[in-house]
Amino acid sequence: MKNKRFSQIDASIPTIRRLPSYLNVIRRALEKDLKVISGTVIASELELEPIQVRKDLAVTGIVGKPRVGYDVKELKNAIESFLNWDKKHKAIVIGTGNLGTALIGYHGFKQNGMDIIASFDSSEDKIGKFIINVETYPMDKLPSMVKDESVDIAILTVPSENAQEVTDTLVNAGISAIWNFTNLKLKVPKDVLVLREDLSSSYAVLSVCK
Ligand SMILES: NC(=O)c1ccc[n+]([C@@H]2O[C@H](COP(=O)([O-])OP(=O)(O)OC[C@H]3O[C@@H](n4cnc5c(N)ncnc54)[C@H](O)[C@@H]3O)[C@@H](O)[C@H]2O)c1
Repeated sequence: MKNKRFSQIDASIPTIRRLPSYLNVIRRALEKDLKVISGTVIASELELEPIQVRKDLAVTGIVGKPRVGYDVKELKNAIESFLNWDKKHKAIVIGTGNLGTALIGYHGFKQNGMDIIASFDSSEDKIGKFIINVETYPMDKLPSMVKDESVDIAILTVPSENAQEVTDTLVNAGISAIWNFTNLKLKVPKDVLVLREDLSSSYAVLSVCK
């Protein structure tokens, strides 16, 4: 995986976050054998402003034809290429509890290039077990797996109190990107990218706005 820092990318994070929803609309259009799709149609499906959609799609380098729209296949390829989802990203999951197991079971990641090749846990009961086709290994196997397999992304789903010690192990093994599902702010060197994920922030919006 290219490890560009945010400042080096010619797109805002909100734009990058919206691109997967555009891709879903476009993949559905392809399934229906549509050849072209307009920014307005994408916008209305996602309840966004057409100008926003066109600005977002412009970061992928694709140009739509006025009053016609975008070639659906080209648009799909342009978004996948921009997101680097046309390449394989090797990932590992650390902590095969409720959340780790659910993430391993989600097929959508594979469709978008992420290949979860192994999982790790400190609990003896979990070692050697398979979740779908992903084997759980003991933690002492983690450094060699990261190095030998050139793992791109570590998905961190251990209890928060263990998150920093596991992160230190990952950093020492040479990982460059951590998807942190714990609620701990991890301390990492500058060249390691950490993205924190929190389902509670969506729930908070639901709770306030329902
Ligand atoms: N970001 C979110 O929206 C979100 C949602 C749910 C859970 N979480 C967080 O995800 C984490 C996991 O939640 P869960 O419900 O799956 O917990 P869980 O208890 O079901 O699973 C945790 C797993 O981590 C393993 N583990 C513990 N210490 C370890 C260590 N030092 N090294 C390796 N493995 C270790 C345990 O054996 C267990 O299998 C928690 O930090 C939780 O707060 C975040």
